[in-house]
Amino acid sequence: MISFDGVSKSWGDNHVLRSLDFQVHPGEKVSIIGPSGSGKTTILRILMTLETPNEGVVRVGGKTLWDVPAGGKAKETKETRLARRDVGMVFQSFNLFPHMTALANVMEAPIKVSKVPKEQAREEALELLDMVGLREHCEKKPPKLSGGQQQRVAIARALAMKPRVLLFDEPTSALDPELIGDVLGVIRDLAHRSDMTMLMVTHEMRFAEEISDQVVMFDSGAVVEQGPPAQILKEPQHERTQRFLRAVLEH
Ligand SMILES: Nc1ncnc2c1ncn2[C@@H]1O[C@H](COP(=O)(O)OP(=O)(O)OP(=O)(O)O)[C@@H](O)[C@H]1O
Repeated sequence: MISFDGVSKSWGDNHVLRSLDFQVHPGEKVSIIGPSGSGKTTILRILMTLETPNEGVVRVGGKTLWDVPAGGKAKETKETRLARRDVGMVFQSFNLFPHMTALANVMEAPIKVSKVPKEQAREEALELLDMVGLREHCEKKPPKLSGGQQQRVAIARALAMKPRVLLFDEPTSALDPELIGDVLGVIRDLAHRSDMTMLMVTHEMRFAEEISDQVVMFDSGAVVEQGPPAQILKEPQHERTQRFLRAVLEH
């Protein structure tokens, strides 16, 4: 469903991704773990076409999102735009439109981008807000909602575009501890019930263990090791993973 083949990304001398090879199968729930600055967010942003690779091929659902030859430049093609439609993302900092109600935030992209009729978009948005437990708050604007509620609206907004691939970038890292549980609950339900492919950058190791089919340990722009959560989190083979997990657990 997702493949990175020989993908590199640099900013000046900062080589963030180094000829990265990485695959996610359809329907898989994959958690990416690794130290700060290792390039995890960059992977998600390349999938969202918010960043371009310097080299390599990225495919989503069999379509080519990026195909950049060595020394070439990334070009957006028609296929890039088609592949991009299959991808949704939930950001660390919610990124809702503050002047619009929760309902309007969720309806916006289906109406503007997918040209869904307004009444249908409203019905679907209300169903999604119901699913994330916020139907009764649908007329509130983001400043009147808690961080956890805003993040649940952001999840509903991403789902409204019916993505085949949903990306989460540390979705609870901006939340107060008491608000984390509700957001993780919504993501857990999605992971268990939906056949969407889910890729999540997280520091919540217990959660990663609970919902993931695969955990990928990432460092310095490359995969260190990858496997089922029981293997990577309980019996990591690489010294780098062992050191990282020790540091996280001590924290
Ligand atoms: N737009 C940008 N311009 C320049 N450097 C960037 C840009 N975006 C990311 N970087 C650099 O790329 C490196 C990897 O960043 P990235 O956010 O992908 O790491 P990360 O593993 O997600 O880290 P964290 O866990 O702290 O979010 C960092 O050194 C960062 O400073």
